[in-house]
Amino acid sequence: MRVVVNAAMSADGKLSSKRREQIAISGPDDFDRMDALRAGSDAVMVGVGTVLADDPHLTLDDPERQAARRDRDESAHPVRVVADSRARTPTDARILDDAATTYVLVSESAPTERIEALESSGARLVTAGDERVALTDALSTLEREGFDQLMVEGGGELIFSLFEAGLADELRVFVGPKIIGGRDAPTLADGEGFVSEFPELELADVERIDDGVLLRYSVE
Ligand SMILES: NC(=O)c1ccc[n+]([C@@H]2O[C@H](COP(=O)([O-])OP(=O)(O)OC[C@H]3O[C@@H](n4cnc5c(N)ncnc54)[C@H](O)[C@@H]3O)[C@@H](O)[C@H]2O)c1
Ligand SMILES: Nc1nc(=O)c(N)c(NC[C@H](O)[C@H](O)[C@H](O)COP(=O)(O)O)[nH]1
Repeated sequence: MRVVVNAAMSADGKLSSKRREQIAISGPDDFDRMDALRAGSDAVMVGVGTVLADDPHLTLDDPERQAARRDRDESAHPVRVVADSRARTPTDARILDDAATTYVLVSESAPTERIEALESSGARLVTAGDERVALTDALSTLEREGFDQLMVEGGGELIFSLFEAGLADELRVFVGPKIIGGRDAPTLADGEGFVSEFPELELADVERIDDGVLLRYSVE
């Protein structure tokens, strides 16, 4: 399964502000590019930090892209996936509505009543790992479901873990013309940070979009 990480960061590398509120870094053309990338993916994943901060819907905006998927005998929207070790996704989160199928990846540490609540809300639960979601195992389960391309939209904790586990194949990052600042504001890759054996990227393409730049890297 190909894992494509896509995010938008400010010129100083932040995904949002220290308040962890959603900030529009992309312009209209980059949001449209993101919609197209969703449309070409079997599943779109975020971490529960992003669900709690942004309440994203993760569906396709463009009706023509939905129709094109239906013409290919696919669901109108890709499957939605949340990495959520302790099953904290609220049952009224937009990601759990019936617009698309949603998988919630949890760990053994998730409370039973939270798992039952999410199942009652229609989510498909995948359990992998003791305290945290074991991403290698959980993504293998998704691959066995027949998913060929997984798009990951963030946030910084999840993106770091995917690089740490060697699971990311490609990184697409839009760099927008803003400075956000703040030592506690989320960055593209947070987590514990690497001190050696830094993942190496190969720059595949550079494109000017809106008032910013899209960088496409493959992961070596
Ligand atoms: N600009 C962008 O492109 C963009 C995209 C997404 C999110 N964001 C922003 O990022 C912030 C949220 O990011 P975040 O880093 O706080 O949260 P996150 O979305 O990365 O979620 C982190 C959570 O995922 C869960 N998780 C389960 N298994 C995990 C694992 N193996 N490794 C890591 N996490 C695992 C944990 O519960 C963890 O707390 C928000 O402010 C949001 O607005 C911005
Ligand atoms: N590409 C991109 N540019 C941005 O400027 C920005 N803030 C995000 N943020 C990604 C995050 O995951 C958002 O929560 C979803 O983009 C919301 O998705 P919906 O529209 O609700 O489907 N992503």
